Amino acid sequence: MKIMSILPVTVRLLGRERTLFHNQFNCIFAKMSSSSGKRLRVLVDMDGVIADFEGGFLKKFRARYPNEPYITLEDRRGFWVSSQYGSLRSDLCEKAISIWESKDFFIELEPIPGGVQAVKEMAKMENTDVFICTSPIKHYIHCPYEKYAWIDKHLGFDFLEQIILTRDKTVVTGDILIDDKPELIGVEPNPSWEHVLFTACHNKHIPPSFSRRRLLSWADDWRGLLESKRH
Ligand SMILES: Cc1cn([C@H]2C[C@H](O)[C@@H](COP(=O)(O)O)O2)c(=O)[nH]c1=O
Ligand SMILES: [Mg+2]
Repeated sequence: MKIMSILPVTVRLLGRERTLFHNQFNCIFAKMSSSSGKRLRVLVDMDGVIADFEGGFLKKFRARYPNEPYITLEDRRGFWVSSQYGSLRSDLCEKAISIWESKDFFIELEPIPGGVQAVKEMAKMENTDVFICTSPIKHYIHCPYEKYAWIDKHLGFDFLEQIILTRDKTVVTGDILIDDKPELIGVEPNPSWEHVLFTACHNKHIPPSFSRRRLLSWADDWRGLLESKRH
């Protein structure tokens, strides 16, 4: 329920009558719904979940270093591209990093099939708040700006309200975090969200686990996943 009127509303709060303007009312009402568990807060990772980091990396690495060896997406193992390239040959680690530190790397990433549509759809669902929760690289000259620009380009200007840039996702509260990184660690040992592992080329070999659910792609049943969190 949202109050759109500009007229003040009188409510009984903590045993006292108070007159609230519509924006104060909506703010308090949103907090009440959230604490009573009615609203679902979905955190969606960006790289590897809605933006194709791996595909974009490989294309640009091969274009910039045509004579260097590379790792096909089929052969990718482990979250860190830089580590796998470094173990192929030590200087390739720096060369890999140079790709995502370059201007236009993040803004030119292709959307992962179905991701943008799914996020738009879940944002329209009743009692659902969706945030894009993404970690910027520390070489900050292009990346944070381009992440904002990517969201504006693919999800629209209003979605800029929904961005959370953090290198520690454990401190963010939510019901569910859809993320391709197998290990999400940070200062909070018990994050509030359930981590649902989004399948990517680097994690598809990890055996299934009873304790962690997976979303195989955006063609998988993400609606059912959200519903399962509402009960
Ligand atoms: C593979 C890989 C990634 N990164 C950076 C690139 C992104 O900014 C983050 C991943 O963000 P997410 O929110 O966890 O999707 O990590 C990197 O620095 N080195 C790598 O090898
Ligand atoms: Mg990711």
